[in-house]
Amino acid sequence: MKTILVIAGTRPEVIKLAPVYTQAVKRFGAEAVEWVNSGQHTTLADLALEAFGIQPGTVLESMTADGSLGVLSCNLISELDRLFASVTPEAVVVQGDTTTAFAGALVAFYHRIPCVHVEAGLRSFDCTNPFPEEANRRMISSLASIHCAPTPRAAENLRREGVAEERILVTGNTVVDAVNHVREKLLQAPQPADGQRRILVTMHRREAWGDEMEKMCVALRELADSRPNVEIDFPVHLNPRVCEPVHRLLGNHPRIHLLAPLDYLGLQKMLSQSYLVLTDSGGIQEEAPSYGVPVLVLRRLTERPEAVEQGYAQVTGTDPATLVRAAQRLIDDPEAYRSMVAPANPFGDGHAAARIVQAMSELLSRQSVKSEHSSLAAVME
Ligand SMILES: CC(=O)N[C@@H]1[C@@H](OP(=O)(O)OP(=O)(O)OC[C@H]2O[C@@H](n3ccc(=O)[nH]c3=O)[C@H](O)[C@@H]2O)O[C@H](CO)[C@@H](O)[C@@H]1O
Repeated sequence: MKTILVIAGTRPEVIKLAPVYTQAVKRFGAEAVEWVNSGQHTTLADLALEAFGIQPGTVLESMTADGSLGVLSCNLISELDRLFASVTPEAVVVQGDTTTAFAGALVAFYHRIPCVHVEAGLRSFDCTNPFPEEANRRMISSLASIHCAPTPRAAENLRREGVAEERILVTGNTVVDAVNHVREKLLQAPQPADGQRRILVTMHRREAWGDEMEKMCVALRELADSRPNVEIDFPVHLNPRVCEPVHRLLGNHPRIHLLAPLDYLGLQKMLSQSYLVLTDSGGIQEEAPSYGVPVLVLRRLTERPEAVEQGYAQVTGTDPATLVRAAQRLIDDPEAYRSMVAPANPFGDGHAAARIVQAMSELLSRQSVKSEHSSLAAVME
């Protein structure tokens, strides 16, 4: 019997749950832990699975041709319902804020199976931004049994919403564990050519699709034109809403390199060798401080404020002029740049997965004591 199902469907979920899965297999044995690929994203999630050598035990058919969130949710709920009924796991693990994570937590609740929520408690306090993630996060927090908050601030958000103290655990973010896992495989960073500034850019957020994304592209072109020592590396997300404007507006610039999405190791290598990152990615905001690379966040707000508060990241919003000025300042002013180089990662210490698996182990033993008294539901109250 599989005791624990680890459920993931998107690239960032795979990256952030890989360390938890690996630790859980070490602790409980491979036969007790199963990786469930929800099928929410296919190509990008598969690339990440390969990077960590994970072979899913179950692959669900959930994706919709038109990307409708409603249909995706329905598909996931019915597929997970069938799976939980046949496997009867003792616990399920979900991560973050995707439709996969929400459906996993909801169906676990229906089946009265405890749900461990990894990266719990992030809040932007605006349900439309990020959409639909902020709402998913809040709904998962109402359903989960254990809330693994990456930082003290995330734990505080949960307390304020009335989550019981004994269900909250500050673990650090597992993204730092994942970075540490590949770090030694990265080749020594080559010295950049004299004065050259390599800038990594990623941009894919749903809220920016359309006009906002086009303006950001124009700003990137302006930045490259204004500083001849700048080389921009831009792995472009596969979504046509991203791919099309990016290629149309930036496709023919000699110092803007539009790339296919990189595998995880390739992205980490590029990040570690960059001077600066411009991104709307949640995961890259969290990874960059591990390499001491300053971040400009291409969003109006971030639910990951720790690096901003400590001065290693700056939210530039989506105003193109502000973005260009902020980047130029870091390119031209060594003092301003040095002040944004993180000495340590504020999101975690690389031991998050071990803490999460310890909590799972305690949950399972509490559960087996309770089931002797015939009430599994008690751990779910
Ligand atoms: C609102 C928000 O912030 N939501 C987040 C967002 O996640 P994100 O923004 O972190 O997503 P991405 O940027 O796609 O992934 C990042 C990871 O991918 C690696 N990477 C990147 C480019 C590449 O070419 N090769 C790679 O390997 C990179 O190193 C990093 O680890 O959406 C998810 C739902 O989809 C949410 O759950 C998650 O909260």
